[in-house]
Amino acid sequence: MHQASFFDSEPQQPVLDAEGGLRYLPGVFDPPWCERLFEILLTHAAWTSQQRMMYERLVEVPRRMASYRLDHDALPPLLAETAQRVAQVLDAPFNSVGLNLYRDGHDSVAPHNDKVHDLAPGQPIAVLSLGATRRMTIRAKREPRECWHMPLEAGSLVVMSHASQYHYDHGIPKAPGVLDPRISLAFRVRRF
Ligand SMILES: O=C(O)CCC(=O)C(=O)O
Ligand SMILES: [Fe+2]
Repeated sequence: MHQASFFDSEPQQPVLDAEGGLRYLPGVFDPPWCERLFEILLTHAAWTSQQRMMYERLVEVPRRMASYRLDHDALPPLLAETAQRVAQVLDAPFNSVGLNLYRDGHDSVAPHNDKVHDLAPGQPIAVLSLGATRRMTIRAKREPRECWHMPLEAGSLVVMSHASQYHYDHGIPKAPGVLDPRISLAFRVRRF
């Protein structure tokens, strides 16, 4: 299995395809912006805990989640501004944001691809990171299952093409040494 790690904060593009593949763009938002947005979301987002069936048992999903349409009236102004900037940087008509709160290194998201059926074909998914740096693991679905581990710094964007969701899984594995929370914001173009 091929492995690659990115320890520096240079832009990276581990996956190439006709729609931009998979890119890591560090430093899109500066630390004060990230800290303000983190505090606002931590305090004011409508965090929910969800449950999933696993091996015939109902288990709690190990993170908190919230989601908003970007035309929602009561969107915190800084979140609306952030969404506009992400849309500008990537030239994509994002209309929804999914928030994830990883309270510490025990929280995670299992390897998955984003559900493509309600997303607009050809439009990217952009994940903004705030708070603690966590590693994203990206793995090809097909043998030899090439794999990348990318530390996602606060203020960075991971941009995944729609097409990449058919061929690669992504996840945030548990990181027991991480004591601080992280919030990610996944901007998407949903076809309603
Ligand atoms: O938190 C992350 O960086 C990834 C989140 C994610 O994969 C999702 O919300 O679908
Ligand atoms: Fe995802």
